[in-house]
Amino acid sequence: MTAAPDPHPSRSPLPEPVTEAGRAGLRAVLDQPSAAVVALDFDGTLADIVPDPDSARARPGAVDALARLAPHVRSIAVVTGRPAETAVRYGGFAHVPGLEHLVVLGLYGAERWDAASGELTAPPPPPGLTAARAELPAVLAEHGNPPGLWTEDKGQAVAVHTRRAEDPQGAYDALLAPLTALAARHGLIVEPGRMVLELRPPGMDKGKALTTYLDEVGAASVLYAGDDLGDLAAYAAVEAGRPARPGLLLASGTEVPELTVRADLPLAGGPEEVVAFLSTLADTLS
Ligand SMILES: O=P(O)(O)OC[C@H]1O[C@H](O[C@H]2O[C@H](CO)[C@@H](O)[C@H](O)[C@H]2O)[C@H](O)[C@@H](O)[C@@H]1O
Repeated sequence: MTAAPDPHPSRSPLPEPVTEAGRAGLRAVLDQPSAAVVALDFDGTLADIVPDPDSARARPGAVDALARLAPHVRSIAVVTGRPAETAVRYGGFAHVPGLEHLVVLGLYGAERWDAASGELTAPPPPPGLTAARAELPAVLAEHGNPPGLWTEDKGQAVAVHTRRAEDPQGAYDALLAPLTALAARHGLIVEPGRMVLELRPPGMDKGKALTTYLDEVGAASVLYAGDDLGDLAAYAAVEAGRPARPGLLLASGTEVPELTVRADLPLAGGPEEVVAFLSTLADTLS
């Protein structure tokens, strides 16, 4: 891969985006970093995918790279399907020198945590969730209750994970329709992801959350990195904002082709490569 222009040629170069829009996005970030927002998904982007969702943690070096990057850019945001408080804890994002202004937009933007104040804002749980949660065991039982299923209760949403089932893709495929119907009966939607089907309230997505945040901070450019179907809404928001607000779309890993084909810069190495990219970007801007 050829290198993008680097004001410090002795340092390892940034990889060059494969699209013209992405090259324009990277140029805009490098030319005026103080007006750029760096926004990142958590699981699969800053944290490796692991079988047990409760064991996910930010990759070594991720927080350090973000903390070195933060003083040079307008702001850094983590945009995640996790509850914001969970992402803060698993990411180790609280009380980090350099990350005093970090923002975490949790539950696809329904929640927000600000490092500056330590405050969490969260809406009340959606009305249909209690009934959907109560019906869920019967729906799973009706469809064979595949051994190894794990239900993650996020308070405002419930996620059924199939990664640890004997046949993860088979279990996912078998449950997609019944869980979609269950969600619809209670005014919820199904958010599909990497071996996970999540019942959550409608009305918010990572695209709306990202656009609102970019407008709020007056971002002139944006870098967004994600790995999963839930990140497609953020991709669409960045694409819709171009060329007025140049943007660079990074894809972490290769498990979700819907995302990698739209990326300006596919990072097949997943979170390890994302962290290396962020670290090189921080070096380049220093
Ligand atoms: O928006 P994200 O930050 O990417 O969160 C999406 C979901 O991530 C988590 O599940 C995924 O990661 C797990 C840990 O690596 C993995 O076991 C699972 O298969 C993945 O789907 C999380 O548990 C979900 O709540 C998030 O919605």
